[in-house]
Amino acid sequence: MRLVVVGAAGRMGRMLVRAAEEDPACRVVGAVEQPGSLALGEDAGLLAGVGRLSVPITDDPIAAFRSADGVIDFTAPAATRLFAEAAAQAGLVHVIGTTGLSDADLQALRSTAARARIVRSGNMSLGVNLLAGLVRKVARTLGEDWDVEILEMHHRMKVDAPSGTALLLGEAAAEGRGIELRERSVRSRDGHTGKRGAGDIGFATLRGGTVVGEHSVIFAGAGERIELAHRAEDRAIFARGAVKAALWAREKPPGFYSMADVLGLSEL
Ligand SMILES: NC(=O)C1=CN([C@@H]2O[C@H](COP(=O)(O)OP(=O)(O)OC[C@H]3O[C@@H](n4cnc5c(N)ncnc54)[C@H](OP(=O)(O)O)[C@@H]3O)[C@@H](O)[C@H]2O)C=CC1
Ligand SMILES: O=C(O)C1=N[C@H](C(=O)O)C[C@H](O)C1
Repeated sequence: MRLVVVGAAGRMGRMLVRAAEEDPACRVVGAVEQPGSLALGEDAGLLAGVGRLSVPITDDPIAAFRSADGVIDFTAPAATRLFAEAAAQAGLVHVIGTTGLSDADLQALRSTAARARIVRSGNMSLGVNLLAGLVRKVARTLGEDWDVEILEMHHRMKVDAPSGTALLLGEAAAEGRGIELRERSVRSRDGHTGKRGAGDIGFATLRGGTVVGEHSVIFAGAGERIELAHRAEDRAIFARGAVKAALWAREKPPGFYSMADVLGLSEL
């Protein structure tokens, strides 16, 4: 499968170039950064540490998409919306790892997916998607007297909060309880907040150092507590998941797919 990596000079972009090149079924044929990037003209393979690929980083996605089958996109929300339209017009599979997407962004992506194959997930790792299934089950089993709190920690360079993974886990807990996350989520607490609302799903965010990504879902009952956790140790887990998603979606009709669909975990 011929792949373009957008945001190819970023932390994830470099991992994605490496993961795609390490998969015998894939080949990186394009690498994109935005105009003004210091990485323009550099070889994507050299930058990713996999040797020269003769794929110079360009700021012209339309040209890069012309000779590709799929695009992998871990960039920023505004960029992802533009890439979604361009990928749909070029008939490419679009794998989206970008987080911090607003409801309007997600709505726009869903409508593009009526005519394009899009796989989107706040976390492309097997471990987190399995964890989400477990969270859904535990939330379904326990009543509202078990308070759900989601704690996450990431590196100091992360720009969005709560993380896409924390929101994915929150959605799983809400689905398990049969409620809408948007109506029950508490994203921050400060000052005289009053008591915790029964049935709320709370989020807490830590940022610092070089932490790749850590998430805990805490079910706090009267006199006991259950904690389900995932610790990412290497960004390669996200990159390998994204490449797997691209290959999977190649055989699918247009639709807005999740990583749980790719991994066969949707029924969990
Ligand atoms: N779903 C998942 O499994 C995972 C998701 N992520 C998410 O992926 C995203 C990227 O993370 P990370 O790699 O750490 O961030 P980085 O900032 O290191 O990388 C993002 C890259 O995208 C580039 N970019 C931004 N806008 C454009 C544009 N219009 N055209 C081309 N390139 C563009 C940036 O360039 P510039 O520096 O010039 O802005 C940068 O090189 C985040 O949203 C993060 O949360 C991360 C890990 C796993
Ligand atoms: O920005 C990151 O680094 C990560 N972002 C994703 C998120 O927002 O959950 C996934 C992973 O935890 C790393």
